[in-house]
Formats: sequence, C-alpha cells, structure tokens
Amino acid sequence: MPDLVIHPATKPLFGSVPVPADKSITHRAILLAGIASGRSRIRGAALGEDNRATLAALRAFGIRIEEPSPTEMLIEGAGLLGLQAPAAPIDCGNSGTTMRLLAGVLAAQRFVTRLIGDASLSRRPMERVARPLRMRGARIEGNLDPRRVGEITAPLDIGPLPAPHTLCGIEYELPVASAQVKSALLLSGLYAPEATYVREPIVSRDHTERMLSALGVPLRTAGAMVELDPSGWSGELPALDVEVPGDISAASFLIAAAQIVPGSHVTARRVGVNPTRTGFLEALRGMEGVFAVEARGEEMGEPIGDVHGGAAALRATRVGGEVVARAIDELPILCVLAARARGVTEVRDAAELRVKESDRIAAMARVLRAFGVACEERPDGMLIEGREEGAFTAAEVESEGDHRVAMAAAVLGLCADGPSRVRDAACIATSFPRFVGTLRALGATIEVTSDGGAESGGGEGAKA
Ligand SMILES: O=C(O)C1=C[C@@H](OP(=O)(O)O)[C@@H](O)[C@H](O)C1
Ligand SMILES: C=C(OP(=O)(O)O)C(=O)O
Repeated sequence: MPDLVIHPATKPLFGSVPVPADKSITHRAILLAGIASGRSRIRGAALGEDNRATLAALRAFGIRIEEPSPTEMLIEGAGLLGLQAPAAPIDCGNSGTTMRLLAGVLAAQRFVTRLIGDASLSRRPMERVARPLRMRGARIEGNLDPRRVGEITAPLDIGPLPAPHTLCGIEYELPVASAQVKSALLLSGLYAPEATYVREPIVSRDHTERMLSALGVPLRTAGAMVELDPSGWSGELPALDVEVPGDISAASFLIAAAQIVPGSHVTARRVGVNPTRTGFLEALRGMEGVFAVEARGEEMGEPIGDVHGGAAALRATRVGGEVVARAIDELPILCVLAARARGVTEVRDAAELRVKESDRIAAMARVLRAFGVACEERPDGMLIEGREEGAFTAAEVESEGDHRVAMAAAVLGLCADGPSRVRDAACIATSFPRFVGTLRALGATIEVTSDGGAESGGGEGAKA
C-alpha cells in the first residue's frame, strides 16, 4: 500500500482545477439510469472506486454499460423491473451509499441478492435501512452485530419480495438524518402503489429528490419531509442525459488547503453547490475563511459554481446542529482548519462520524495529536485547540483505510515543520483518485511511495 510524503508548503498554492464528479450524484445517476427505460448518458470526471462499485453492481444485474471515454458512460436502462438475478454476491467495496441505495431497489425484486463489502463496510450499521424496508414488506437479513444490540451488518441478503410482489406504503420518521436511508426508501417507493412519506430530524442531502423530480416522479418536499405519491405516475423513468457537477466534498480539501498555506488562491471549477451540501462553506464563513462562489448554472436541478478560496486568518467556531448534516463528510477537513484557527473550536452533534469508513472522531483526534494539536474527544464530536501561527510537528499517521482522514492529514502536513507521512493512502482513490496530482498542480510537493521508497514522478492519485 503506498504512503504519501507531504512536504511543508514553501510557496502559495495557486491555480484553477477540476474536481471529481460528485460521488453522491453519480451513484444516483448510475442507479436510476439502470432502472430507467432507454439509453442514458452520464458525463463527468473519471470515477472513483465507490462509484465504480455501483457501476459494477449494475453490470452484475445484467445492465449493459459502455464507457466510450474515461469521462462518459452510456447505460442501457432495463426498466424498473428489468434487473436480472446476479450470479454472485455484489461487492459494494468501501461504499455505504452503494449498499444502502441498492437495498432500496433490491427490496422490490423477485430474486435474492447478497450484498457484501470490505472490512470497513462490513462493520457499518445496516439495520437503519433494513428496518423501514422490512416494514414495507421486504425481506432483508444480515449478520447480528455482536458490538451493538439490535444492529445488523453486511453481508445483507435482500429479497425475494414475497407474493403479491408489491411493497406497501410507508410513513417513516428517520431516527437519524441520513440521505442514504431516505434515498433507499424513495427508491423503493418507485415500486410501491401506495405513497412513501419520509421525515428526517434535519434535512440531509437531497440529490435523490432533485433527480427523481427532474425525471417526472411526483415528489413533494416540505422542510425535512418528502412524499412520493405514485398515483397518476406513468411508472416509467425516462433515460437521463446529465453532466455531473464536481464534488464539493472533494473541493473542500483544496479550499481548506488554500486557507492555511499563506498567499494561496485556488479555484475548484464547476462544483455542485446544492445548499444541502454547503455546510462546509458556512462553517468556513464562521471561521472568517476566505472564499467566494461564482454561479455557473444548473444541471438536473443541481446548482453549480466555481468555488474560489484564499489564504485566511481563521478563528475558532462552533459546528453543531443542522449544519452538521450538510457538512458531514467535510468534518475531518474542518478539524484541520480548526487546528490552524485562533481559539478553541467545538464540533458537536456529529456522533454519526463514528460509523463512517472509520470512527472519524477517534481517527481525526489521533491525526491532530500526532501533529502536536491539542484536542479532546467527545462522544459526539471534539474540542480542538487551534494555533494560528507556527508550524505543526511533522508526523507519521495512519489513514485507517479512510479516504477523508488520509486527505485531511495530507493537508495538515502542508503546514508542518518537515516532511510528514500518511500511511496506507491508496484509500484516497475511493473518492478523489487525482488528489495528489491536483495538489501538485496547485504547487504542493507530495511524493507517493511504494515499498518504502519515495517516488516523485507520476502519481495521479495515491494509487501509484
Ligand atoms: O447519500 C449519500 O450519497 C451520502 C450520505 C451520507 O451518509 P449518511 O446517509 O449515512 O448520512 C454521506 O456521509 C455519504 O458520504 C454519502
Ligand atoms: C461516508 C462516505 O461514503 P459512504 O457512506 O458512501 O461510504 C464518504 O464518502 O465520506
């Protein structure tokens, strides 16, 4: 597994760069294209491994997919009930979104599918999606989780849907905000003659709602409530033709790097700026960060903008409440910004971070401490004692197999007093295969090592 060696920045980061296609939107586009009627075209940046897992799953259900270039997919939709029983278990890899969204569609099928994942995904909680799907008549079984009472983990066996082979209506209140669970319920709602109502404690990302609405599915949203009432709907999804916007979660690492490397100015081009995803920018505003969003139109109901970021004198903030759901994947990089801010930053209401690809609260506390940053772990967040000046202590840290932890640590390394090392960094390809190449293009010095030796060339991603 390659490591990254990050050298302290000796000059400003500067430039305008693309970022990977939004991972959440891409999962949805691939999945909906597979069950739509007709040939869909999805364009965007080259796929990360999580999106590849969704693509491979669709192929395993018999969907024909061509990739005429690394940035384009042509998907022959088989219609809502056109998926075929797969010959083997479907490997969702590291991707929670793949597993939980697929569960919604598979709940309605007349065959059984086994969903498996890597070691990290096999530890993540799945009862949250299984329970409401069972309530609407689906069969879902998993392994009982010995660490958590009433919890199940992958492998998941889903289906076949018992006679009369229709899911029933549901009115469901999510105990924890989750776009994955909400999306699974809405996707399963495409197969139910009765209505689907989902209510969340706070609004999570709404890409599924926007995409389904753009495809003519009758959806109504009011605050944190979504209703899909299929009466009067044709029961068919038209093919999609979409250029997926860039991923704000990936862009956040670059915008954050620009804040903390003196003199920097960085632009991430054509980024999705859906308000259910811009919690990072709001938190950054609270830290007196330097950024601007320049509107660049819309795609399938998703607003797009160029995001500019520049070096800033940050101050500590409090991140909690509803903004957490809209910044959930950006909290690791926000912790890095907190380390470079004047005062003590408090992150709370973020217990969900403990059930992501790693326990991101514990993992980030270890990373921060390794760089000499004082922090206190809390059950639902942490306190971080920022230092607006002086280099951090160069460190050697583990990615813990978590792409966002690895990238956050790499950005912190730009402000250290010597070269830092992020071990086991191949996981970055999960969401941002060109992370290293992009940071280098902006002026950072990063090496990708294999077998203990440092390589300075190549390295589009951590996967050298
Ligand atoms: O729906 C999605 O695309 C996602 C939802 C979030 O997970 P939860 O639904 O578990 O909050 C997020 O952390 C994940 O990276 C992607
Ligand atoms: C949590 C993430 O993804 P997933 O849940 O799809 O594994 C993430 O990308 O940070």
